[in-house]
Amino acid sequence: MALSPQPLPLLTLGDDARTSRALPPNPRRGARELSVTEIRNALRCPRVFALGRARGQAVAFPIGASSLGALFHRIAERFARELEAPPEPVRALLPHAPRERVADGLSAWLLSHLVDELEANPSAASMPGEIDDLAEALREFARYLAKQIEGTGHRPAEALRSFLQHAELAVDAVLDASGGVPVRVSGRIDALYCRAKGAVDIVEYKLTDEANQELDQAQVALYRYLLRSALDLDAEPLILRFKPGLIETKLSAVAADGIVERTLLPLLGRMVSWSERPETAPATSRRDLCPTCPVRPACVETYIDALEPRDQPPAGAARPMPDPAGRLTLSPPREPIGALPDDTEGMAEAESLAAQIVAQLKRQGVIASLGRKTVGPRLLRIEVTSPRQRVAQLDRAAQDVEHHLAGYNVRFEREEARRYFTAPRRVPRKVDLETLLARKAAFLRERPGRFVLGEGLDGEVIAGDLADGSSCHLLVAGQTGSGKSVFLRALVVGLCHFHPPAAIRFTLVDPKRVTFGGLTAGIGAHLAGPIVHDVEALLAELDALVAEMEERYTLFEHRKVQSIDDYNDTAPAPLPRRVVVVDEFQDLIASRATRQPFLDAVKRLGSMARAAGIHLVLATQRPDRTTVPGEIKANLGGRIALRVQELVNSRIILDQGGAEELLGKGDFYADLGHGLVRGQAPMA
Ligand SMILES: Nc1ncnc2c1ncn2[C@@H]1O[C@H](COP(=O)(O)OP(=O)(O)OP(=O)(O)O)[C@@H](O)[C@H]1O
Repeated sequence: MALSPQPLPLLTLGDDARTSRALPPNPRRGARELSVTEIRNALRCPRVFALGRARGQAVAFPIGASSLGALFHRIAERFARELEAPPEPVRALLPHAPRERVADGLSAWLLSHLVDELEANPSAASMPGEIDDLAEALREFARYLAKQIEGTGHRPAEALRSFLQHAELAVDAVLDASGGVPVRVSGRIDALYCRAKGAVDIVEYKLTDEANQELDQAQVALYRYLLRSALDLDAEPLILRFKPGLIETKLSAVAADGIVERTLLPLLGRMVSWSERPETAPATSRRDLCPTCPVRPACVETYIDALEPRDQPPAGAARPMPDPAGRLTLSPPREPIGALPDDTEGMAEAESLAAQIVAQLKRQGVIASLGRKTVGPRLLRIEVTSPRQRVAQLDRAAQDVEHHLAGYNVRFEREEARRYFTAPRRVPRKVDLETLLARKAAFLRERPGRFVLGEGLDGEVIAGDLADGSSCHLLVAGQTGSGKSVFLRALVVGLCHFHPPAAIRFTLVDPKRVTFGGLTAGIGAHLAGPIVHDVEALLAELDALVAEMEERYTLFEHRKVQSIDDYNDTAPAPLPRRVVVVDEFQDLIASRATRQPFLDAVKRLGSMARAAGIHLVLATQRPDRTTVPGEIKANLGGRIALRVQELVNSRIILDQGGAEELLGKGDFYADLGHGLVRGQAPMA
C-alpha cells in the first residue's frame, strides 16, 4: 500500500507577503531610518554611507559587484511569482520524477526568462562570457531546487510552491541600536525557503565572489533579526553563492545573532550620528577599494584634511591587488631591524657581486652607483641607481647583466622608483628557531597564538598572531623539498614554546606519517590527542571542534564577552587555543567520501572560529584548483607559499606569481593580510 505523502508546510506571513515589493530606496529618509544596503555600505566604508546621505543619493558600492547580479535577481523574482502557474513541462512532472528530470524542467524555465531579458536588453549580449556564467548559475539554481524538493511525494510544481513561498519579501522593524537609540531598519529578503518540519531559511543569492563574504553574512544575519522582530519568525540565514558553481553557506542562529549584537547594533548608533554629521565619518580600512569608488571625487573634496599622505599606506591595509603584469609587490619590513649575526661571509659575497654588477653595467654604457646592500640568510640584494642617466637605460642594460651573470642566478627587480639586483647566496646562512624566538620573546610571551615564520630579507623576524582576523587560519603550500615539513614543525614548536598546555593545544594530522613523528617527545603535553594518520578520524575531530566552537560562543554570551582573550581575562578556568594542523589535506579533498564533510567543517570553522580560539593550518604539496577550492581560499586568510611547481600554483596561493621561483628549503613568501613578505624559515 502506498503511503500518502506528508502535507507540505505553509508559512503564513500576511496577505502581501509573496513577492511583495519593498519601497524604492529613499535616501532622503530621516537619520533614524536606515536601509540594509546602507548598513552594508557603512560596514565597509562609513564615508560612502555618509556621503550618500549628504548628497541624497543611494550609492551602490562597487566592490566585487557582478554586473549580472541584478539580472539574476530579476529572473529569480519572476520565477517565484510564476510558481502559481508553472509552464506545462514542469506542471506535468509527476511525484517521484527523477531529480535530473525536475532539474532539467526548472532549468529550461529559468533560462527562458534569461532569453526574455536578453531580448529586452540586447546590450547584455556584449558580455558573452558573463552571460554564459549567468546561464550556468541558473542551471545550478535549478539543480539545487530540484534536490531540495526531492522525495516529498508531491508533484514537483506543488512542492516547489511550498518550498519557495516568499520572494523579494519586504521587511522592516524598529531595532534598539547600542545606547538605546531606536532605529527603523528596512530591507528586502531575496527568498524564504520553507523546509519540512517547519524550518525556514532566509536566503540571499550572491553572484560575487567571497571577497564580500563578511558583508554578506552580516546582511543575512540582519535579515534574520528583522524578521524575528517584525514577524516573530525564527529563520536561519543561508547564502547561495553562484560563481557560477554553487557554494552554500549556512550561518547558525547563534553566529548570526552574535554578528548583529556585537557588530551591527553598535554600528547603527554610529550611523545615526554620521548621518547627522557626515564630516565625522571615518574612512574605510580597505583603502585599496578607493580608486574605483563611485563617490571618490566627493570624498576627496569633503574629507580633504583627513587624507593620509601618499607614502603612508594604512598599516592594516588589506592584501594588495595583484599587479596585472604578475610582478610581486613586497611590503616594507614591519618592525625595526633586529641585531643580525656577524655575517662577514655574506657581506664579502655581496661586495664581490656588487662590483661585478657595476662592471657589467659599465660595459653597457651605464654608470651606476650602489645603494643599500642587503644580506639575507639566503638572498643578497643590491640596490643600484644611475643618477646621471635615464632609468630606462638602466632597465635595458639590466637584461644583459642578468645574462652575463647567469651563473650567479642574478635577477633584476623594480619596485616603484627603486632598482635592485638579487642573487642567492652561495653559502646560505642557517636561520635558527631558537634565535628567532629569543628575538621575539616579548611579543610571543604576551599571548598564546603568536608565532614566528622566519627571517625576512632585512633580518627582521616575520611574526604573526592567530588572534588577528587575517591570519587566524593559515594555508601553506610547498612542493617536495620546499621545506614544508620543517616549516610546519617550527611553527608548532614556536607556538607552544612560551605557553603551557593549558593555553594552547594541537591536533596534528599527518597522513604520510613523516612530518610530525619526531615531535611527540618534545611537545607531547601540548597535543589534544595522538597524531592523526587516518583522514576519516580527522572528520570526527573536526565535528567535535565545531561543537566546541558553539559551546565556547555560548560561554562567551553568558559572560558578555566577545573573544577567547576577553573570556580568559575574567574566567576562573581559561580556555586553551586549539590549533589543528593538517599536512597534505589534498587526501581529504581527493576522496569523494570526505571532500564535502571536510569542506563543510572548514567553512564553519573558517568563518567563525577566530574569536573562539580555534584555528586551522592546512598544508598541501599540490596547490591546484581542485585541492584548493574557493571554500578553502575564502576561509584561510593567512597564506604561506614555499617553493611550488608552477606559476599557476603560486597564483592559487598568493593570487600572483613568484613562489615558483623561490629557492626551496624554507625560502617563502607570506601574506598575513598586511602585504607580501619574503623570508627564510628556521630549522627547529
Ligand atoms: N628552513 C630550512 N632551513 C634549512 N634547510 C631546510 C629548511 N627547510 C628544509 N630544509 C632542507 O630541505 C630538506 C627538505 O625539507 P622538508 O623535509 O621540510 O621538505 P618537504 O617540503 O616537507 O618535502 P617532502 O614532502 O619531500 O618531505 C630538509 O631535509 C633540509 O635539509
